[in-house]
Amino acid sequence: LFQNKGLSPGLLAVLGLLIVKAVLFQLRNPSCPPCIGSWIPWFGAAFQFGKAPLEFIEQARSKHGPVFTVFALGKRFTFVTEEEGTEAFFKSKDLNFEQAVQQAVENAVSVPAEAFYQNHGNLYSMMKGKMGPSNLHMFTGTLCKELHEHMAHLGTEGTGDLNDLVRHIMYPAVVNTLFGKGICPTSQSEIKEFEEHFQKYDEDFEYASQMPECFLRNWSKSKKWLLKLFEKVVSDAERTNPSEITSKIAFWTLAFILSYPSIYKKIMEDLASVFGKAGKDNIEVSEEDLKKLPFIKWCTLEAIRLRSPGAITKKVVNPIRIQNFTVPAGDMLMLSPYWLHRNPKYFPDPEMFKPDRWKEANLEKNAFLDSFVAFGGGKHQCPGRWFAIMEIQLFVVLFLHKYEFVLLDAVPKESPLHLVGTQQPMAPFRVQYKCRE
Ligand code: HEM
Repeated sequence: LFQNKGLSPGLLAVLGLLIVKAVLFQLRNPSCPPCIGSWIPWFGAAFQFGKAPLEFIEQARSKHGPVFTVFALGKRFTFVTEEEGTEAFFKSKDLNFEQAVQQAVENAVSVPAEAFYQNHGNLYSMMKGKMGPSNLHMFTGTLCKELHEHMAHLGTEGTGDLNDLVRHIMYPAVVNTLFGKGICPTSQSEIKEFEEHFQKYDEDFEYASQMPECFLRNWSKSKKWLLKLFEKVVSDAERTNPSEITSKIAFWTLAFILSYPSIYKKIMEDLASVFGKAGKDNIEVSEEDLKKLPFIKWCTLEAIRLRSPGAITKKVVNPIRIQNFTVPAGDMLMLSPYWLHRNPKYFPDPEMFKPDRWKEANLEKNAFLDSFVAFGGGKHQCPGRWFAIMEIQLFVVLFLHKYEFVLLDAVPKESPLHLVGTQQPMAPFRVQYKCRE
């Protein structure tokens, strides 16, 4: 087979050895989950997987069952897709979160391993405390003011891609709220440059966090530009890009709301009942006001459910038993919130945008619906989750109160390319907006 491909004898020997190693691995570990690779050693299934990872996961699940391994770029990624795997993913002591993300943090924000392991635990506790539900009121006032200020740049009417409109408002408003004024540039041309770097950084984040920077010149330039800007206040650079992820979810929330007339109508009635007739005046919204608008919160959570991350990861540090399989140490264990949220067993009519399903959740007690894992779970659950939900809810309130919309495109589908972070739209979604009288 190889000779026909005209490969050199040296390369042939290496390839042969790698294949023998892979076969021996499977023979020595008969209880390992089924493994998807290819005849190309090391590279494995990287090509098929990389083409459309989200679709690949679902096809692999229906062909190989609920636990399977994808071998790609010399690494083993074992996916778990049912309850038993989910439970182990969040609770097992044989899995390690820090080891799973350390390399990505180093590639993405240049924090060396030692500093990461030393500071991660403390940083996490600090963020969890500062952004917990009981502290949210400290952000609402500033965020409301910031959102109004940046919304004013849209003027009284115009046309644009909804994703861009949301981003123009949310990026600077959230960065200013979380890190204080002075980080974000203020002139229009500087804001544009800031946004371009931010977008570039985010677009290639998932590739860049997996490979050396020298392959990604533009990404590396944008990363350096951004880090320089942030190092003024962020002594230990964080790996998350909170304003990007929440601005995307805010986009999806609005897109879903605007495309379902009955949902849009109900929201406008709810807004009128709290703030009076919608209009162009800047309303001040408190946390108490947001509590009176649970339906908008349900819409936010439903958008998060439908556009949640393609996969989250843990490193297997000791062999772990899941169903009848033993997942060996060294594997990356992968859980897909995106696909778990599409299992009709947990979410009937899973593809439908149905905010009412959130009626069942005990949100007053800060609990989500069972099997909702968009923010991860267990010890490392996203510490910014309550802030994220509040921020999107607040933005939707202000935006819909101020503007009315005509939709120029159909709601785009999500791209199947993105495994990490929130799903991105496949096409533009243009809207005409106009200030309400
Ligand atoms: C809708 C928006 C968001 C989603 C869907 C989301 C989702 C996630 C997920 C899935 C994780 C990983 C959990 C795990 O692997 O077990 C995570 C971690 C994290 N998130 Fe979020 N997040 C969002 C918004 C935010 C915001 C607004 C902030 C901060 C202001 C934030 C800060 C963090 C941090 C610091 C971590 C790392 C936790 C650690 O190191 O242990 N996130 N998030």
